[in-house]
Amino acid sequence: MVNNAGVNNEKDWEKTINVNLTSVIRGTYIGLEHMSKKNGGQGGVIINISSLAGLTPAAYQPVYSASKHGVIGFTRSIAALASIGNYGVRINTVCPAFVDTPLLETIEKEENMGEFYQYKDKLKDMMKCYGVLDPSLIAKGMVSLIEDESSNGAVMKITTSRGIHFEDFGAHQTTKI
Ligand SMILES: NC(=O)C1=CN([C@@H]2O[C@H](COP(=O)(O)OP(=O)(O)OC[C@H]3O[C@@H](n4cnc5c(N)ncnc54)[C@H](O)[C@@H]3O)[C@@H](O)[C@H]2O)C=CC1
Ligand SMILES: CC/C=C\C[C@H](O)C(=O)/C=C/C=C/C=C\C=C\[C@@H](O)C/C=C\CCC(=O)O
Repeated sequence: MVNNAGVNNEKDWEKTINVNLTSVIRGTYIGLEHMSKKNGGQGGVIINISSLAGLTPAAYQPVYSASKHGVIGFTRSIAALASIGNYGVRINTVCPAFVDTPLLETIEKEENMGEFYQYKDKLKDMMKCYGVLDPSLIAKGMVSLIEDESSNGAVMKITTSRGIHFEDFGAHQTTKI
C-alpha cells in the first residue's frame, strides 16, 4: 500500500495538514487493519510518501514541511510498533527531493503559495541548483523497499546528487539524550 496523495498549499494550510498528514495516518491504520497478521491478514508493506522537506527546513513551505516531518515521525513510530507487535507488515517513508510532476507547478500560483508567493523564484533557483528527479527513480526506490525485508522503518531519501539512499539516524534509531 502506498499513501502518496499530497498537496502543496500554504494558503489553505489546514488542507495541507489534512491531505499530507491526517490522510497518511488514516490510510496507514486502515492498511494495518487489513494487512496485520494480528488481524488475520497476510502481512505486507506500507510506504508513506514524505519529502526531503520532511527532514530539512523549507523556508517558503513551512506547513508543507511540518506535514512531511509528521509523516516521518508517525511512520517510524508505527513501524517500531509493527515490529514489536509482530504484525508482519513493514512500514517505510520515502523522501524525494524535487520530482518532475504537476506538483511543481503549484509554486506559480498565489492560491497555493499564499504569502510565500513572493519567493517563487527562490524555489525555482533551488530546483536549478539541486535538479529535478524523474518519477521513475522514485518508483525504483519503492520497488527496492518492497523487496528488502530488512528495512522496516527506514527513511529513504532520493536526490540527484546521491540517488537512492537512506537517512542515518544512528545505531539506536533515536536522538542523543
Ligand atoms: N513533486 C515533488 O517534487 C515531490 C513530491 N512529493 C510528494 O509526492 C507525493 C505525490 O505528489 P506528486 O505526484 O509530485 O504530485 P501531483 O500533484 O502530481 O500528485 C498528487 C496526487 O495527489 C492526489 N490528491 C491530492 N489531494 C487529494 C485528496 N484530497 N484526495 C485524494 N487524492 C488527492 C491528486 O489527485 C494527485 O493525483 C505527494 O505526497 C508529494 O508531497 C515529495 C517530494 C517531492
Ligand atoms: C515546491 C513544490 C512542492 C514540494 C516539493 C517537494 O516536496 C520538496 O519539498 C522538495 C524538496 C527538495 C529539496 C531539494 C534539495 C534540498 C537540499 C538541502 O536543503 C537538503 C540537504 C541535505 C540533504 C542531503 C542528502 O542526504 O542528499
